[in-house]
Amino acid sequence: MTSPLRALRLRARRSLDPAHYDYYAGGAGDERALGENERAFARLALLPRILRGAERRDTTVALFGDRAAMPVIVSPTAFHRLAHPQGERAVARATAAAGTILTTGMAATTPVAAVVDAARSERPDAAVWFQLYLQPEPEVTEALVRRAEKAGCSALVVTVDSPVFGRRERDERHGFHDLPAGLAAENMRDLPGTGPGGLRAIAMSPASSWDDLRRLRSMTALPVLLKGVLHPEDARLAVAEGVDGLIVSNHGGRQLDAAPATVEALPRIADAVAGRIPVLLDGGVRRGSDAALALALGATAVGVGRPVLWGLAADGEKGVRQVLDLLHTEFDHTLALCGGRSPADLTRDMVVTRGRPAGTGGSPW
Ligand SMILES: Cc1cc2nc3c(=O)[nH]c(=O)nc-3n(C[C@H](O)[C@H](O)[C@H](O)COP(=O)(O)O)c2cc1C
Ligand SMILES: CCCCC(=O)C(=O)O
Repeated sequence: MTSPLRALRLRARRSLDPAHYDYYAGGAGDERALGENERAFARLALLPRILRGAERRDTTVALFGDRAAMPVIVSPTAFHRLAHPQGERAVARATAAAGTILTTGMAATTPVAAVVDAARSERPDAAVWFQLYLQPEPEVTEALVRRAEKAGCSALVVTVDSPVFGRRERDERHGFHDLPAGLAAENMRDLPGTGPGGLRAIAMSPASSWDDLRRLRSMTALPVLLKGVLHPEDARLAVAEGVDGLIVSNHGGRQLDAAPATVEALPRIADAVAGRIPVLLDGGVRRGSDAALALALGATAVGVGRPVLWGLAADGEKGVRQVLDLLHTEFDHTLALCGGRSPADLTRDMVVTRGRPAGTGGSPW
């Protein structure tokens, strides 16, 4: 059986330049983290509860003052105009129409203001978050923050899993290191001291520290999420620092290939945070039931990266809408089958590991 998402990926593969397909699909090193993200979900199972459901479920979640129609949001992915001429605008409209939150990023091929406009043209209260990497020069970081604020973004997502860029062997093989003529990292234009901007203006900052994060937080009143947290001690530090939310992520297996599957890292992070701030997760979510598993293990919401790119490459705005609607329908269906009325009804006691009898001490949770 071919799942609808897999079918879209195969269509996307046919429509994309092979170097661009491999850039989207690939991961670092042997792609262990990439593969494990999906396989780890497949190793988990849900113990449904009975006789306590509702005629209609409420799948909405609240996140930092925004509401999403489902606990599935769009993770930041670079260069959407490689996939489709409408690029980030198409993703913004589809995400707004699906009622959920888009995270656009500093590596977008459409300026953040245009992305927010596209989302709001579809739904006036659509929420867009902005993802950034801390830049070596604080003035550059600050200029990006101002761009996001001015555009109307409602949260900042600081990606902290990329002190250096991952080693992606597919990109090496294709020699894919820059954007084709006509495309640029539009948010990087005309920033202080970065020259004409574009992709090469995006710097990784191996020496950035909690001090730099404090400085960023002092620049803005927007909620700040850290993306790429895997160690429970970092989760504790982040809460102590006053960070507003965490995203458990291994960057879709594109950074540290030795990183664990995100859903396996999640329970310890959730325990460390103990409900004090929302914990999100991304990596390997391909079904509504994957979202349900992550919620049961302590996530407030999950993000999807590649599924959105496959929808975009296969069928533009319509393809992205199809992906998000499918995940919504599947999540609602899973919730109904588990006897849940709302996402809060998915709890850790409902998660077991396949291949081991439940209740025999076999579950790591
Ligand atoms: C092609 C591609 C580009 C990405 N670009 C970014 C980025 O610019 N910033 C970032 O924080 N994460 C980036 N990510 C990581 C995603 O935000 C997310 O963590 C990951 O894709 C989730 O895994 P999934 O693709 O299995 O859903 C990118 C991922 C992909 C596949
Ligand atoms: C400098 C572009 C960053 C894109 C990215 O994060 C990725 O390809 O995973």
